[in-house]
Amino acid sequence: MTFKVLISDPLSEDGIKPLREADNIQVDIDTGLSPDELTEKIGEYDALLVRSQTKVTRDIISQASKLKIIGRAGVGVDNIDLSAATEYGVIVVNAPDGNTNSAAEHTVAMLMSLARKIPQAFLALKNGKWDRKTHVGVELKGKTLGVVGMGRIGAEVAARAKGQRMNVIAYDPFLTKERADKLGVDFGSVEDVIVASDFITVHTPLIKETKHLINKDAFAKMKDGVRIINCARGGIIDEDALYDAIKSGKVAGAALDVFEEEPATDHRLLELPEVIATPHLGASTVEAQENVAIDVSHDVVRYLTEDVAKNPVNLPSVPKELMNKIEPYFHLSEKLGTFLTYLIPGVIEEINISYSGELTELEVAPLTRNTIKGLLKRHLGDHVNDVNASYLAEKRGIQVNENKSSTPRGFTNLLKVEVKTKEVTRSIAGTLLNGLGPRIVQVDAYSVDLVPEGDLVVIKHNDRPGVIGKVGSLLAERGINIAAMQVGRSDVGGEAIMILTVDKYLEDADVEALNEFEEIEKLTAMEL
Ligand SMILES: NC(=O)c1ccc[n+]([C@@H]2O[C@H](COP(=O)([O-])OP(=O)(O)OC[C@H]3O[C@@H](n4cnc5c(N)ncnc54)[C@H](O)[C@@H]3O)[C@@H](O)[C@H]2O)c1
Ligand SMILES: O=C(O)[C@H](O)COP(=O)(O)O
Repeated sequence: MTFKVLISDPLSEDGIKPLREADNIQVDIDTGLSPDELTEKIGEYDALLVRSQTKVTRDIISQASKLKIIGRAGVGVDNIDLSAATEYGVIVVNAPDGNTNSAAEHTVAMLMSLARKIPQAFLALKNGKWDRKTHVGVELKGKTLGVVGMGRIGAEVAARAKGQRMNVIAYDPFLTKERADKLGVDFGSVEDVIVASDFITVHTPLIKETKHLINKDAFAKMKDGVRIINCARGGIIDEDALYDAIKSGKVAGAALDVFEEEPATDHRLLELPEVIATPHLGASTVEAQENVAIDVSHDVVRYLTEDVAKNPVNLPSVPKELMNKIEPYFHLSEKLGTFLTYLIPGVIEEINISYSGELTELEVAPLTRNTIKGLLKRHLGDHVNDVNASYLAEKRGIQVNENKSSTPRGFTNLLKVEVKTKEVTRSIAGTLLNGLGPRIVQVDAYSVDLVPEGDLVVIKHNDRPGVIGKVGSLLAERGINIAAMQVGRSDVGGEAIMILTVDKYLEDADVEALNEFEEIEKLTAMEL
């Protein structure tokens, strides 16, 4: 099978080598597509690779019937509709580390250019003006830099600012005193930062909480003559409020690499002499572009061929060590879910998944997602996957509970799934037998030993002599071979269960014929 990958923004040719070198991947590069053109084209592709230009909207994702993965060669994913991607089962991966250094260096370049008015002086000189009066700057040494957002880039900028003998004060919801001490920075609230700083640089993602984080009220609290830098995302700073604050003289200057609307060629902020700007160049170095393209290309290859990704954005990442431990349970967890779908009539209201034995020592969320996938896929179709399984369950109002409990005797690990509808509660449990693989060991109250594979027939019947023989003979008459048989009963002459593994899926006519036997209470044919 060949996977088709579309690259719709300019990426480093060296960086996409992992895609070019993969045997089963065809790479198409088509940059500058309009939204309509991309919507029309996307249906052919298994993967889409973008930077920040391509807006991957819900409309586009909804037309992407084959799309499995969107790779963002960079950090910010605000150009991708993550909810839509999750809903449609499309994993989004980014390259969080590859451009940190370049973005931090660009921020420092902007900080120094802003302080010394280098772009303004250069422009004047280009226009033939030798003007040494207008372009008097300020020193950085001894000034305070406020860093809002001390993640990868914020922390790198802070370290470099200290090299310029600046004091640094930072705010980040995850910045602890210990980490601040280690980084050699002061820390406080956003307000503390904006009140204390001579220069303020923002390094948060653009999310609901950070939209217009630096607004009119914030500018009012700042020092007179403060200077602002935004090399993160347009929209973190309210551009109208910034314009007014510059016009009023509150803000002495601003250095902007990013804008609320890009491209921003015709922006009133660009008319102000106090504003210097670059066209979103923070990550535009040979090194960063190669790094991010390599990282994201590797993830696309990995996901398309092995179903694992290192940097997922809309799915928690599973460390390799954990993956190695839980991978053998994947087959079992999905099959337990699928098995149960055949047993339950009506609408699932609650799913209880309990893990025992060695499973209690592991992070089992990936197995829970996989079990839910097994429970939903038969009815909702193949688009159900690990990315959207939990979302789809939640959307249907299904309550999912995960718990860990002590192991029943005889099993080193046990995974039990119980499903409740308004009418019934059914359960099933399975284990991974050392060297023998997955086994179903319990169906409701009955102990069994069953390989969760192939065509099965589950028969609830009354425990009377001859039933097993009758079923066996009827199937033999119809040319259906029984490969394995499990029987269990509550008590002698009471309710009993028979599970057959057969070589051929039972047709409706076979089921009807078996149902003629009065001892049979319920018969379910299933395909695992
Ligand atoms: N200009 C460019 O070309 C360029 C290049 C790379 C990254 N970026 C942008 O830079 C930003 C930071 O990237 P990063 O790699 O450092 O990300 P990161 O995830 O490592 O850091 C972001 C930090 O922001 C913090 N944060 C979240 N909400 C906050 C809030 N309300 N107040 C303060 N801090 C908050 C987070 O806790 C996190 O520590 C992103 O917006 C990214 O898209 C821009
Ligand atoms: O979030 C990022 O990684 C940067 O904004 C880089 O964006 P770009 O890939 O469009 O340069």
